[in-house]
Amino acid sequence: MTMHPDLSPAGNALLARTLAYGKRADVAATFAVHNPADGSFIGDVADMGAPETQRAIDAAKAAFPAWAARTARERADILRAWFRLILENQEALAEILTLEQGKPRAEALGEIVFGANFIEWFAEEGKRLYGDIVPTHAPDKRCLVLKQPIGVVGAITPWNFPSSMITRKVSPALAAGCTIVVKPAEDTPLSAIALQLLAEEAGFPEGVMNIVTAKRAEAVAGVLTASPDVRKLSFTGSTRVGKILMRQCADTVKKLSLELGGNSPFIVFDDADLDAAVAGAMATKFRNAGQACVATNRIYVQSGVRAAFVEKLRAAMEDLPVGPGLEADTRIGPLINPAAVAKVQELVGDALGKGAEAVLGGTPHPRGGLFFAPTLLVDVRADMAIASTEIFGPVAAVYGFETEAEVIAAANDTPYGLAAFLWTRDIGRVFRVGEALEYGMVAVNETLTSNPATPFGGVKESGLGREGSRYGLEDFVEIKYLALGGI
Ligand SMILES: NC(=O)c1ccc[n+]([C@@H]2O[C@H](COP(=O)([O-])OP(=O)(O)OC[C@H]3O[C@@H](n4cnc5c(N)ncnc54)[C@H](O)[C@@H]3O)[C@@H](O)[C@H]2O)c1
Ligand SMILES: O=C[C@H](O)CS(=O)(=O)O
Repeated sequence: MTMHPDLSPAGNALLARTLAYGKRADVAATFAVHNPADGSFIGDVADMGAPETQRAIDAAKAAFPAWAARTARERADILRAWFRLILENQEALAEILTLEQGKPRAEALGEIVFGANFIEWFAEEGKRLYGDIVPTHAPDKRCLVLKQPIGVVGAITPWNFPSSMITRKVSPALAAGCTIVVKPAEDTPLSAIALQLLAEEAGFPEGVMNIVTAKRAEAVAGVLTASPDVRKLSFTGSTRVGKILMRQCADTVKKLSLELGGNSPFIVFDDADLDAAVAGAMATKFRNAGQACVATNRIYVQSGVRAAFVEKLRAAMEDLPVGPGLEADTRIGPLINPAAVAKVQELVGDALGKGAEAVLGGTPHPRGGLFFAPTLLVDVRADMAIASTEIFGPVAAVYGFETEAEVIAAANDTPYGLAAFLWTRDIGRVFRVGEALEYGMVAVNETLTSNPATPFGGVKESGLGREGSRYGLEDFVEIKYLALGGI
């Protein structure tokens, strides 16, 4: 394999191992992976379909009894070995992630470590998967509640966080005693393959974790959703696809975890710390070039501070370096594909056509390709498509408001309910607005630094269940009531 000029020796070494590992002697078909920064070819990976998916399910089913029978500590020891290997290879893993997904290398490194921390946390939490002894209702009876692993889990993950969205599912599943089959996104399979390679090195028994790479998702998903051996489906992706999978899982009544789309409001009141709010807007809007489920999508600024906020935000955005993620000073990488660029351009065009004003940007970046210029729109209104669509691009859209009641109604006027951001120093307002917002997560004067110990997830059409926290572990167990008589 030719050495990639932008990768370190360690990055090239791991990429070579990953590409070799990603080819399967028993799978002739392959599909190509490209670098979104310049469209260049990175390598080929196995293009699997229904037969390989069924083989993966069979392997997971065969491995389940022995894996579930291990003690939580034994499972934790293996998970911790995986955690250590990921950290030892974090720089190389980050380079591979940036190469296939495009985000700035520093963000990719942050994602690798963030994702690894779920493994460490759930390795420990698996030891605290307590059941209950219920006070008996009769002297000769005893009531026990057991928590048992669900069994074989199917997982389907997105391209925007191609490493951490896998570890955020795999680690609680395996800590609980489940086994898993993961289908990563076709744009970013290398991060998944690299994780599997390190899992094997860490001592994962055969069949405990199975990666199925495919150019077309439907064939793999069709087998995962139809199989009676797959007892749970954990999906992270768009609400559109989440609904498809929900329907497909109905025939086998699978447990579901759905981490879906968002339309995050970012609300700034007159009493907010404006500099902190602007820094928060920069962090939540431009991470991964805006390609995050919890990315700020609508910025509501109360009238008394709107002009000052817009000027501060414009100044902060003005010199955001746009370029390939492996270039040291890049802050905004490419979008994932041409369709993403077209969608962002269409949303901006619709807003401008209906009266919004572009204070900054508003067009694809002069670099061309998949780069879009950081854009600041003002005078945005609810009747514009950008208000009801997940932008997934580096576009900050600013709306005005006057009162609490008005902004709560506007913020909630969406089928989504993942994350919301609230900037105020009025403690009464924190509770009035925070409790009224219909979202799974509300960050107050904060940028929602998601972490393994807290529940991540949405309400309404942003999903079902939670990832991270003890709630995330409980999503991988079944409750069994053991009723003992004749005592
Ligand atoms: N809530 C969260 O935690 C979270 C995290 C990351 C991304 N997301 C959401 O994911 C979306 C972006 O990711 P994406 O573009 O990869 O989403 P997507 O729904 O297009 O794809 C997600 C995964 O589903 C697969 N897929 C696509 N069509 C399918 C089908 N018909 N049947 C089965 N599988 C199918 C894809 O191959 C991919 O692996 C955004 O909406 C974003 O908000 C949510
Ligand atoms: O895209 C959605 C991810 O879940 C973002 S985060 O890394 O969990 O904040």
